[in-house]
Amino acid sequence: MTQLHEFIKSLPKAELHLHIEGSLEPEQMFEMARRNGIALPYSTVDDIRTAYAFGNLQEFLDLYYAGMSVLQTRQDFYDLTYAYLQRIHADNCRHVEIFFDAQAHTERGIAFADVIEGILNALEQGEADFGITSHLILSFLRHLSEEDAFKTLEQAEPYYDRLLGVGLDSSEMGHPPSKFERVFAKSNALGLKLFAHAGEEGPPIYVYEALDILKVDRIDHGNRSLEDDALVNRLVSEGMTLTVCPLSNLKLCVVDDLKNHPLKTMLDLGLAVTVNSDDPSYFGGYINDNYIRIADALDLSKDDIVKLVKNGFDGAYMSDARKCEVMEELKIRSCTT
Ligand code: HPA
Ligand SMILES: [Zn+2]
Repeated sequence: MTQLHEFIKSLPKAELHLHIEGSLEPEQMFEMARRNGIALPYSTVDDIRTAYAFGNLQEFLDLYYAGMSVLQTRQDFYDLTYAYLQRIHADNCRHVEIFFDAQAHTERGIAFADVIEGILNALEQGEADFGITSHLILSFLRHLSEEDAFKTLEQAEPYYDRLLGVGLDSSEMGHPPSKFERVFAKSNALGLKLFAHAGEEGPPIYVYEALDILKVDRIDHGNRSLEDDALVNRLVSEGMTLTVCPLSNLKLCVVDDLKNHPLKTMLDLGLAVTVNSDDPSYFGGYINDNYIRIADALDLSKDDIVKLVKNGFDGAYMSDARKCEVMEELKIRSCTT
C-alpha cells in the first residue's frame, strides 16, 4: 500500500455517478436467485466474473439487464442498496447520488413502489447507520420511447419530493438526448434536477444537446467533449460537472489502457471532473479503487486527488452545512496526511 493509496482512503468522498443495479455482486445475485426461485445461466461466482468481459457499452448492458432479473421484491431492492452503502462506508464515502433504472424493473412486472420504496428505505437506514447522505435519481432508459419515459415519470408522482432528479442512460448511440426533450422539460417544471449520460460513446453533439436541449445540471461521462475545443471552453466557463468513471471506461473499451485515460488532461483544462464507479460490481471496483487505479496510471499528485474530491462535493446536491463540514475535514486531512 503506497502512501498515496492511504491518502486516498483517508479522504471523505462523494459519489455522483452510480447505478444501484450495477452494484449487484455475483454472490448477491446467487442468493436472490435462490430465494426467488430463478435459474441463472451460471454455476459459480467465478463463472459470472469471467462473463464480465465487454467489448462495448451494449455488451455490458445485455448482461446488466439480465443480471437484474433476480431483483424481485422490495426486500431485494433494500438489500441491494444497503449492501452498497455498507461497502462505500468502508471507502470513507460520505454522500452519494444514486441512479435507478425503474423501467428495467416495471417492464418485468415489478411494482414501481416496491423498487423505489426498497431503495429509499435502505438510503434512510444507511444514513442512520453510516452517516452517508444520499439522493435518488430516476433514470430514463434511452433505448425506450419518450412516451415510456413519460409513463415512468407519472408512476413516480407520489415520490417527486423524494427524488433529486431524472437521468438518461442505457444505449447511447442512435438515441440522442433530443429524443427526450419534452419529458426533461416536464421534469424541470416539476422542480427536478436534470442529468444525462452524454459523450461516453456518443459524439460531442450529444453533449451539446444535453446542455442546450435538455438543459442538464450535470453531464455523466462527457469524455468525448475533448474532441471539440469550443465545447471544452463552454464546459469550463459554465463550471459544468462531469461525472467520469475510469474503470467503467476501461471495461467498456472507451479507453484501451488507463494510462491513456483523459482524466488528467480534463483536470488540467479546468473541467470540473469527478471520479465515480458507475457499475462497481461489473467494472471491478468501488470508488476508492477508481481513485487508486487512475492515480497510479496517470501519476496523479495529492493536489490532483484533492481537486477531484473537491469537485465531487462541489457538484453534489448537499445542504450548505453538510458541504462545509466535509470540505473543512478535507482541508484538514489534505494538510496533515
Ligand atoms: O455506463 C453506463 N452507460 C449507459 N447506461 C448505463 N446503465 C448503467 N451503466 C451505464
Ligand atoms: Zn452510468
